[in-house]
Amino acid sequence: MSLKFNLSKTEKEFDKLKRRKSGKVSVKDLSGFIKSYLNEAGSDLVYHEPVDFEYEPIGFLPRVENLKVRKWAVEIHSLWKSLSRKVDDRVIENPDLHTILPLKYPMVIPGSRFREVYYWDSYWVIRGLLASKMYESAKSVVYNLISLVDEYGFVLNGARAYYSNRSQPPLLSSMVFEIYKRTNDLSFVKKSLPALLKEHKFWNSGVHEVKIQDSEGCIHSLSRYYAMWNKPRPESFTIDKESALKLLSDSDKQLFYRELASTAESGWDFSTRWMRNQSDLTTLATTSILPVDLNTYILKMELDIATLAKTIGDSLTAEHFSEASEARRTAINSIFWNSEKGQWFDYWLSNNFEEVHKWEAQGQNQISFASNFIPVWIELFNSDDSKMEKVIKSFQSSGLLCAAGIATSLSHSSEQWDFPNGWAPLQHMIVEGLARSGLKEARCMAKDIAVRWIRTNYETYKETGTMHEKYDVEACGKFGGGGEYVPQTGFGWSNGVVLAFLEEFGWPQDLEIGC
Ligand SMILES: OC[C@H]1O[C@H](O[C@H]2O[C@H](CO)[C@@H](O)[C@H](O)[C@H]2O)[C@H](O)[C@@H](O)[C@@H]1O
Repeated sequence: MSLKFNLSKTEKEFDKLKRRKSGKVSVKDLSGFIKSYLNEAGSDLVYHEPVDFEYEPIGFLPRVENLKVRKWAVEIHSLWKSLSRKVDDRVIENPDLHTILPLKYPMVIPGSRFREVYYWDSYWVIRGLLASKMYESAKSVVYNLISLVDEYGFVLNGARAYYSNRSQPPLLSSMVFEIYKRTNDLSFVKKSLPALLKEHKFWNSGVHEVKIQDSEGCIHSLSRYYAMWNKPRPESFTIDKESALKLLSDSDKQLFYRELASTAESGWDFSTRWMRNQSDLTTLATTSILPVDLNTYILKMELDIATLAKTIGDSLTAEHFSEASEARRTAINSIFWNSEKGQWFDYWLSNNFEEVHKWEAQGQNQISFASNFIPVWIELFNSDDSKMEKVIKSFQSSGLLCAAGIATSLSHSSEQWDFPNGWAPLQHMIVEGLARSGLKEARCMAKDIAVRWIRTNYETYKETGTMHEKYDVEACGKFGGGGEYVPQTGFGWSNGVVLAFLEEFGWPQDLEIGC
């Protein structure tokens, strides 16, 4: 909610409210205060008609022949209109009254409670916009994120002042790369490259950088999530305070708050993946983990920067980043890859204080998580047939592949990034990687998972009239749950992934869409 008057006047009026003995304010008085001094939530963004929206653009999903599916795809495509926003002029004129950041370009929000731009969501929003032929809208999303890098040195978790203490999975280079592939717009690449270089530095220096020596004595540099914050997350303040109640000392509470915010930086908030004890959230240890997926995204960032720099004739940068990608590939192979199990495992640091950590076999977390398979997204890995044969076998027996898609984990923790939830971004990266593999078996598997995912999205849409943030993959036609907020609808990345899958695999006339 934004302020109607400046902060000091608002605080003064708040302090004047009548307090009971306990120090509490009555609900009536508090409601009155909110009405008088705060604007309605969401009023700082206004609807925006995308300049490049057409009801059914030329060349839209040419391989979708089935009429039911086509009609549904057109409906999803038209959701871009309802999710398009622009920051209200009043925010630009008076930014101090608002937590929303004064972004200049039109944007696409995920939906429901998420009424601001989110970083990693934007990658799948863009994939959908590209399938919808909305190239200008896709570029606007990137220009906003670049402006955050210019201002803060990194892309924020989301475009709110209270997100300025952390980032999210870094996919800006992937966004630029996909847009360039479709538009060949060199001036767009030239404008974007400096921000990509700056972002690379953010993830490879200071608290995010970790040095680790492998079993053969080679020292590698990898990255971790680490929020610059040790207080409750402002957007979930009371929840975090309650979660911390059982911790006694202030310093333990602060450490826990940092772990909560760092887990939000990972995009997987929350999951047993980051917990020492799977049934106790206060054992979150995200800053002590080298995550497979984060380092895969950074490897992709390095490969993307090398290619993009080359296209604009900057051979020095291209050479530097292709060397950096080679070093990270070696590091991923030696720290995360487990040849016997055919998976890449997160690496748990034995303590958080050493300058150079020493790799130990027991540091690999061998529990099944969808993130153990994210490296297949990268050509460097999916083009290696002998590795992929192992990975496919391992994936098939992992238990993660379910009736309606890939489960996030096998743990029934009631956290939202655990079983039985399946998330659109994870389906997309694994499916796209399998589809690009040279192995026929991997390509068939990719299509099979995409069909399951599209069906469950369709069936749930028909049932509830909306697209969901996450789905329950145990059975077709169920949306997901768990976690600290009620399930959200709208929904940016789910729409993007359905459109991207339909673009890649099509949908023949005679293939049944229902569950
Ligand atoms: O408000 C609680 C948390 O909500 C966000 O996280 C979830 O939604 C995001 C938007 O779709 C998504 O990017 C993230 O992966 C989800 O877990 C937010 O990103 C968190 O920082 C926030 O604390």
